[in-house]
Amino acid sequence: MKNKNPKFSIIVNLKAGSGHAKKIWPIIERELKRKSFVYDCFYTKAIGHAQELAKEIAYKHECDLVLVLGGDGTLHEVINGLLFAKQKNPIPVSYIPTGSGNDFAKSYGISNLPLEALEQIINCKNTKNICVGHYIEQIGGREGYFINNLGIGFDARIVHKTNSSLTKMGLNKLNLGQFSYALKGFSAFLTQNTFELIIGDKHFKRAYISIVNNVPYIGGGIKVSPEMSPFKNGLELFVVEKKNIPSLLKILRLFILGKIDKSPYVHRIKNKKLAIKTKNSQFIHLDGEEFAKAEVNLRIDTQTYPFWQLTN
Ligand SMILES: Nc1ncnc2c1ncn2[C@@H]1O[C@H](COP(=O)(O)OP(=O)(O)OP(=O)(O)O)[C@@H](O)[C@H]1O
Repeated sequence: MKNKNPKFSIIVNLKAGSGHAKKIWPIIERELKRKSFVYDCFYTKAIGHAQELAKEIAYKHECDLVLVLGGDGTLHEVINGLLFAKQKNPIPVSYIPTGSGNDFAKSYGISNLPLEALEQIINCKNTKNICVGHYIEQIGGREGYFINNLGIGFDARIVHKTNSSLTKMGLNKLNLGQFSYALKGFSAFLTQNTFELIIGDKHFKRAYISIVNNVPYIGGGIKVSPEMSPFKNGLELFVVEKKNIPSLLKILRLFILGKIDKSPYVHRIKNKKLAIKTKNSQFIHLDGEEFAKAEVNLRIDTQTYPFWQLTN
């Protein structure tokens, strides 16, 4: 670190990873004390609280670093809070992944061993800018940022089913979070219908999944956009159409195996700016957090935010 005695503001979601964070935080705190780091710690109390905390930290601007301990959802909220604060000199972010999916950490190259992730922060000497997706939803008038993905249709329905079920917590405790995703995937398959999707001048009449990716992974390590990276300024959108059930099943199999990029039946668009419209109400998620069930008209582009962490 440049500054020998940097001040940390730490945002901790003890609920992340179905309680995994609760086990990891005391280990990190002991290490911070042992190394005599100065820090303030803030515990999240509910959905949306991490965003509020991050905004307040940015407004006060009294620390050198915002350290996030939680999952993708917590990091998503913190980045939103920091970006909405519109700081002149943005406070860099560091991250110790303790969620169930940790897709951002995999994409950035952050160790999944908490003490190693802390070392990546302590040994870092320079900030690295990451690219994040920025959206404006014109019908509901909402705006925000995503670090990993924005999904419409089938996978957002899975998120809805997974997040609203007790199965996720139980299966996460058994380290079977991905199995929970697959289980809910099957149930979403039985209920998801096709929808009309307009992307720029392209019209998809029977869209089934549409995902905008900033990173390669989704759903806890399923590789969907191998060429994406948080260090590249750009997004990749893919659309799966349902022609018939056998072809859809083939595509979904490739999706689950992390080989969807091999399918010639998937439409891909790479760009820094995207315009996406749905013709009817659909489930939508941002970084695995439910956004809405609504008809949407989205304008998407990118922004950057500084990170303070070495990569693996
Ligand atoms: N005190 C709290 N009680 C209940 N929920 C909380 C609390 N603090 C934060 N949350 C919510 O917990 C949810 C899960 O957090 P997060 O996404 O970080 O962990 P995860 O779902 O286990 O990890 P991942 O997204 O990597 O799979 C988020 O929606 C967050 O807003």
